[in-house]
Order: sequence, then structure tokens, then C-alpha cells
Amino acid sequence: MFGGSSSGPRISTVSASSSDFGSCTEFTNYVVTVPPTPDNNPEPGPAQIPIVKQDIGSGSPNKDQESDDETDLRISEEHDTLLNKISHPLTRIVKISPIIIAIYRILIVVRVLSLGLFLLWRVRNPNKKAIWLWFLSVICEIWFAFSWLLDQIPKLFPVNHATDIEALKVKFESPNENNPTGKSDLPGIDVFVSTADAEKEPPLVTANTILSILSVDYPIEKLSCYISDDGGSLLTFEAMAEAASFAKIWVPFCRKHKIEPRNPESYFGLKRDPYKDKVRHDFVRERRYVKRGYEEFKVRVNALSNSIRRRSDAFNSKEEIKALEKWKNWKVKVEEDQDKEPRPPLVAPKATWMSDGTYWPGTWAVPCLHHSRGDHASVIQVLLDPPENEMVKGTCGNESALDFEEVDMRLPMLVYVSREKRPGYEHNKKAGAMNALVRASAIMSNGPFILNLDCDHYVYNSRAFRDGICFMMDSNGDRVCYVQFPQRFEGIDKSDRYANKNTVFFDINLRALDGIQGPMYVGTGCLFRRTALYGFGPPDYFMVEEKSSGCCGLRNKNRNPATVASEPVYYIDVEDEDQVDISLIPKQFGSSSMLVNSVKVAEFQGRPLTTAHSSRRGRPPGSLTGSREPLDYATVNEAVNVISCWYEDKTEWGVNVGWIYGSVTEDVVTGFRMHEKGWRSFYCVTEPDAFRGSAPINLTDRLHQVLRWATGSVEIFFSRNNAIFAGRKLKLLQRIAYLNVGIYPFTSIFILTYCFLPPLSLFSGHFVVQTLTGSFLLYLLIITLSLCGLAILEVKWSGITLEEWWRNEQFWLIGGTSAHIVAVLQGILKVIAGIEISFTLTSKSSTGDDEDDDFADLYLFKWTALMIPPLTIIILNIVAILFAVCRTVFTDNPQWSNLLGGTFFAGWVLLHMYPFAKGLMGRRGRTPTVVYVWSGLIAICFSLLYVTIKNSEIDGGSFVLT
Ligand SMILES: O=c1ccn([C@@H]2O[C@H](COP(=O)(O)OP(=O)(O)O[C@H]3O[C@H](CO)[C@@H](O)[C@H](O)[C@H]3O)[C@@H](O)[C@H]2O)c(=O)[nH]1
Ligand SMILES: [Mn+2]
Repeated sequence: MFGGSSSGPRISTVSASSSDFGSCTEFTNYVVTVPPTPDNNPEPGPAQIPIVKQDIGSGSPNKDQESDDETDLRISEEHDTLLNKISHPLTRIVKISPIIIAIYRILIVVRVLSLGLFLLWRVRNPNKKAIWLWFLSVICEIWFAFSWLLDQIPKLFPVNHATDIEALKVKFESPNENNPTGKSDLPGIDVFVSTADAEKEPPLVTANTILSILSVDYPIEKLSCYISDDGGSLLTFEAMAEAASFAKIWVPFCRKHKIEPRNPESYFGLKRDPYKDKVRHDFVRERRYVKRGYEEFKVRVNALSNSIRRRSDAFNSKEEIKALEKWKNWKVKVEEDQDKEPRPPLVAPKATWMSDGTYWPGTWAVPCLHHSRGDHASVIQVLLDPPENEMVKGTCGNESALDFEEVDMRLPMLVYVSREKRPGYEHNKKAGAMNALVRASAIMSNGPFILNLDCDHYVYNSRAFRDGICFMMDSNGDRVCYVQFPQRFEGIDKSDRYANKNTVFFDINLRALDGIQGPMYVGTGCLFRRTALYGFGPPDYFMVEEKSSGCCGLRNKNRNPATVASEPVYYIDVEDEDQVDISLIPKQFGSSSMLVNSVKVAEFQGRPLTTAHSSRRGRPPGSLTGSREPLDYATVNEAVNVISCWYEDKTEWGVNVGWIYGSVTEDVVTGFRMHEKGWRSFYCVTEPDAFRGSAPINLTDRLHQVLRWATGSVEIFFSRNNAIFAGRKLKLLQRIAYLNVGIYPFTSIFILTYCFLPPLSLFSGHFVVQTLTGSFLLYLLIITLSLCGLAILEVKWSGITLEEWWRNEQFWLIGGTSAHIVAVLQGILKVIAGIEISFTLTSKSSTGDDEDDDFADLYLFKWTALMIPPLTIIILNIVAILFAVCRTVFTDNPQWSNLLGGTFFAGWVLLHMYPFAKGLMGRRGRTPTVVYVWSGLIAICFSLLYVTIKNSEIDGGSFVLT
């Protein structure tokens, strides 16, 4: 009833303030059709690679004096090289030094064995004087060993992959028989950017991301960019319109001068010499011009919130006057005619207005009915039309300051999308937003691949899209569900105090998974195969099934019932249309027939090329070089239809199709479901980094972020997406890795306990073992040394630094004692009481006051209850050490061994807590030593007091030093 039909979903009209913005007001529309498959190419039989006989690239002209023999020879050589290049793999494995890996594996075995022996020893040798202390510690140690194993085992087969974009170019963008002009035969990519709050995610940041996407090095007509605005805010909308307008000079400028990175804010902020390696004489002038343009653009974007407010105020007061007049007229009428006309409202609503004098259909500055967060209409606006099919050259620099005569001026399509939201509907956070984009884009551009970026993650390496596509177009590419790029961060303090960079995860864990079934999906910087997102399985399986059952496109009857019941129809073959049970599809994808029809097109376009040596079903070369039809109004209307909030009712969106709902870490679940179906993913580490983003650098925001991730993990643990229940196609080690994702927050229970053990032991005068025996110390030594050895080897094969590894260890304890434990409680609450967990956005804007200090934010101190447990731990441990020292020194019954053990453990805890203590101190200059010294002094006073009283009891009142 809140459906779009009642309040009318609308297509807003553009309202940008900038001048050269004409083209956006009318949008031409565009549809991708299935490229005609050559009739002579029966599927799925092997097809021949077309071999080009003449004019390869800038092939050398035939000279008359050359003999026929020579020419033939040359041609055949060219054949060979071309054939070589065409069959050349697009990706390859870069071996990590086998010696390092061998030692690494041996050390793992050593540590597993010694841990086992140690635990055995511990269980057999209880501390009879303090059984409780012994028992607690042994339980914790067993769990730590278990969780270490979960983390370590999937790291047995680390691997590095490299791509070959030159080979990709030869294969897809060089002239050949099927494609004489050498027009790009690469598949389309739809880029999704998510933003949700114009305050926490500044539109300027988002606009920069958009600019970096619009200028990537990928065939322009194959690229479409969609921005999802979950805030439905006019500010974001107009900032995007500004970005679209600035792109008209920024993008050609980047293309002409090969600018990197193509995010203007980062580019102009580079510390290195901008003229290095630049030889064009017009570069200096054009750079200056574009820089000025960017500065003006920035000022315009920054002024938007003010100008929108002023504009809205003006319109609103006009409306008010109108309303007042209406009311007066009505009053006069009522008095004169005694007419029973309904009384018009006296006050007009405080609307937010677009510059063309219409209401903004999204949320308003003063929220009101149908115009607030969580209650507004759908908005789709094509900000940049789909580009022409052929290159459009720019003009020479006489009238304009820029000379773009040789530059392609086209821009990829850019679409602003804000899905409809109504109260009473679950919106499913980011996953819901992404699914709306999946549908809208299926109708508007239907790129067979989808790249997902958070608004603060921009394209740092303009060729990264090609790197990703290499994996997809390689000979086994049709088994690949996604290619994950590592998340890299900027603006982080040098020592990365809170392990924001997460290099241990991104360079060790994910690389290791790449050697099994592939990295997890981590939410941003990921290139998906559209059909994998649609919930289909990989084709390998289909081929087997097809051979055995002889039928096409239908689901496997003898599959595990749990997965069959809800799994979408298998691969649909374009040629086998008649045999597909189409009636099943709307149940899964919803009622839009345009959407349903687009599925098979995307499947076809996502296939790698057919090759001579492979029986896999590919697509014929040259089939993606055709032109696209323009967008029409009906298409855009249909796109608006599929982003309405009721569209997903009674469908499988979020259950089996698209991003999966039910966890605040939707990313892990979504990737998990694909691996579960037998898909393979790849990890693509590029040089320079493919994408870069921002991370919260102050302690509080960081803890909240970790809290959200851990909560998501607990949600996964308690859901049907727990890796234990996964089907047979999830490989064992991959399963253990996913299991670890669900289990790691629970480790916090034991970490917390363990951190309280040193104070307990020091206060009580006992230790976890009865006495520090040689075997205990030896075991401890082996365990510690083997861990250090593993760390060093991991550092060796992954390329991270030891400091980063250590920071990660530290934050493991800090997170474990604060965020993770709360996550476990929250998760259990959700399971028992059904209390929903909110998605607290990570703030991207710097909140520090100090303008000159890049890291002002780092020293920002915001109190949060999450800090209570670690703070308690710090204080208790310090007090305990000093107390025990005093007692041992001043009493007649010194227990040096227990003091030593306890102090060692407490020191270990405090060492890990150091960054946390630093975070509490705020500003630079004052070190956490102050915290330690102060609590130390207080502790000494208390302990002296204690010892005095104790001694005076023993010695009958007189204080005696022993
Ligand atoms: O209702 C929502 C909530 C969030 N987002 C977007 O989701 C992204 C991630 O949010 P952020 O607060 O930046 O989370 P991070 O902790 O930085 O993100 C990591 O972890 C998240 C899962 O918890 C993933 O969704 C992210 O992709 C991943 O980068 C942002 O672009 C938001 O705009 C929405 O679109 N709608
Ligand atoms: Mn983020």
C-alpha cells in the first residue's frame, strides 16, 4: 500500500546549476541486445580461432621487391606470434619461494605438535594450590590453540596471481577476421558506488570517486556507473551532477596526459613532482587550467548545502505566501457565498527544492511525510547519457584553453539511483541498496560484470578494470564468480596504530585463500560476474550434468535438497531458450520481464571467448563489438519500477539472488554463498594499488567498525550461512576459513578471561602452574619461538612489515577485550530476543579541529562504553604488578617464582594494550607512560598500605622490614 503506485515513483529532472550541462536534461535511452551469434557456430562445440592473415595492427606494408617466399614466411611468423598471443593465458601463478613455503609448513607442523604436547602437559599437571586458576587458564589455552589452528590451517597454500593486460589487448582489441576494425570486444562493466549519508560521507569524496571511475582506462561504451544514494539527499544528487559536468574536462585531460591517479583530489594533492615524465609542452598550461577548474568545482560542491538551503527558503516563502492567499480567498468565498469548499492548509510544508522549481522527491532537510529517510519515492536520473559507439574527437584549443583534438571526449553513462523506501519495509542496508542497483542496471545497461565500490574507495590505478577482466576472460574464467582486489587505505598514521590497514588480513589471509578456492568478498573493490550474483552455479557443473542427463538448463534433480529447493534455474543458454522453464524465473527475480530477459544476455556476454582447445561454452570472438541502442523512456520507467520497495516481495532477492540479507557483514555472506555453489574467486593484487579508500583513524570509530564486523560474524555463526552447513562443493580449507570468520569473535570471551588472570594470580600469590618448572618454560619458549618464526616467514612471503604484523597482534587483544565481546553479547541477544543490529556508518569526514594537522582525527578522544573493559584490564594489571612486588619485597614469605610468572603475563597484556593507552591520551606529546606512571603511583600507595597493615598484624604492631 505504500507502493510506488500510490505516491508515484518519479524520474526527477536534472537541476544542475552549472552552465554546460545541457545534455542531461533529456535522456536518450539504451538497451543492450544479445549480439547475433553466427549461425555457423554450433554450441557448445569447439570453434576455430579466427586467424588474421593481413594487416595486423600497424603491419608493415608489402614492398614490391620482396619475394613471395619472404612475404609468406613473414606472414606465417606473424600467424605464429598472433596465435601465440591469442592462446597466451591472461593470468598466471607467480610462485612464492618454495623454500620459504617449505619451512613455513614445517614450522606449522612443529607448532601444532608442541602446542599439543604443551596442552597435554598442562592438563596433567594441575596447580593443586589454586585449581581454579589452573582450570581457567587451561580452558583459555585450549581455545587459543583451537582458534590459532582455524586461522593457520587455511594458510598452507599461499599463492600469487599476475595478469597480462597486453595479452588481453591482443585478444580483444586487435583487428581480426571477426572484428576487422579492432573495435573493443571486451565485455561491459557496471560500476556500483554506494553512499548513505551526505554528512558522514561527504559528497566531495563521493564525487571524486565518481570522477576516478568515469576516467578509467576501459572501452567507454562498455562502462556504466551507478551511484546508489541511500540517504535520498538532494545534496548528493547535485554534487553528482556537478561531478558529471566537471568530468567533461577532467576525463579527457586524464586520457590525454595519462594522469594517475584519476581522482582529482588525490592527483592535485600529490607530493611528488607533477611534471616528472611529462613531455608534452601543453601539459603545464592544461594542468593549470584543469586545476583551477577543479578548485572552482570544489567550491561549488562545498557551497551546495548552503545554496540548496537558500533556494529552498526562497521557494518555501513563496509557497507560504501562495498558501496564505489561497486561504484568504477561501475565507472571503466562505463569507460571501457560504460555500462548503474544503479549507486549504495555512502553512505550506518546508520542502527541499530542486533548482528547476520542483520538489525534490527524496528526503527533505526538514523531514516530513513521504520525504524522510526511510520514507521517500524512487529517484533515477541519467546524469550522463550512454556514449556514442564511435570515438568522438574533441576540438582544438583556439576558443577553449584545452586542446582535445586527438582525445576521445565520450564519457561513460552515469546514473543516480535512490531506491524507494517506505515504513514497514525492511531495507536491508547496503545489501538492499546493491540489489536495487543490480536490477536497475540489468535493465539500463546489463553489463555482464559488476564492480562494487564504497563511496570512499576510488580507482587508484586506471587499468585495474582490465586486470580484473583478465581473470574473467581467461580460459577457465567462466568458473570465476568474482575478482577481489585488496583494500588499501590512505590517510592513516605512519605507525598504523590501530592496524587500520589490516595488512595481515589482506596480504596474508586472502592471498592464502587464493590458493584454495579464492578470497572472501570484503565489501568493496570487487568485480562480480553478474550471473554469479543472480545465484546461478558455475558452468563446469552444468557441463557434467548436461552430459549425464542430456537435458539443458534445468536444475539438477539429485542435488542436496536443502540447496535445491531454493536455487535458481541453472545456466540458461541463449540457444536453448525453448527448453528453459521460464515460469520459474519470476518467482526468483520478480515480475519484471525486462529483467528476466536480460539474464541470459548477461550470461552470454560474460563468457570467455570460444577457443579451439576447449570444450567449454564460450562466445564467438567479435560478438561484443556491435552497437547499443539508445535508452528510451520505457526502459528508464521499468528501472524505476524495479527499485520500488515492494519489488522484492515474494521473490528470492537477498535470499538466493543478489547480495544476501541478514547480516551487517553482507559481504562475507554473499561471497560465501558463491563459494558454496562451487564458484572460484581470485585475488588481484596490482601495482600500483587498484583502489584506495579511507579508514577511521581514531580509536572510537575504529572500535565501532570492528564491533560491526564482529557482530556480523556472530550473525553469520548463528545463521544457516554457518560454514558447517555448507554443501560438498565448499573445499575443506575454505570451509575452515569461513568457519573462522564466524567463530573469531567468540575468542574474546577467553581473551577477556585471560587478561584478568595475571592480576588474579598476582593478588592471590599463586600462578597458573604450581612452580615454574623447566618443562613449562621450555614449552613456552618453543611455542613463542615458533610463532615468531611463522610471523617472520609470513612477513617474507606476503611482503608486509613486521611492525604491521605486531600491530595486528596488539589490536587482536584490544578488539578482543572491547568490540568483539560486545559483538558476542549483541549477537546472542539478537538470536534470543530478536533485537536488530543497526549499521552504524563509519564516518569518512575528518572531525578533528586542527586544520594543519593531517592526523588531528587520530588524537580525537570520544568516550565509548566499549573502552571500559580494556581500561579496567590496564589498571588492574599495573596495580597487580606493583602490589605483588611490594608484597614480595616487604613480607617474610617471598614467592619469587609466582611473582615472575605473573609479572611476565601482566607485562605481555600491557604490551598489547599500549596503542589503546595511547588512544586514551589524546594529543601528541603526552605518552601513555603518563597513564602507566600515574596508575603505578596510586598502586604503590595502596600496596604499601596493604603491606603495612598485614605486617603490623603479624608482628604485633611494629613495622619490620624483612
Ligand atoms: O544502509 C546503508 C548502509 C551502508 N551503505 C554503504 O555501505 C558502505 C560501507 O559502509 P562503511 O560505514 O564505510 O563501512 P566499512 O566498515 O568501512 O566497510 C566495510 O565493511 C562493510 C560491512 O560491514 C562493507 O559493507 C563495506 O563494503 C566494507 O568496506 C558505504 O559506502 C555506505 O554508503 C549503504 O549504502 N546503505
Ligand atoms: Mn568504509
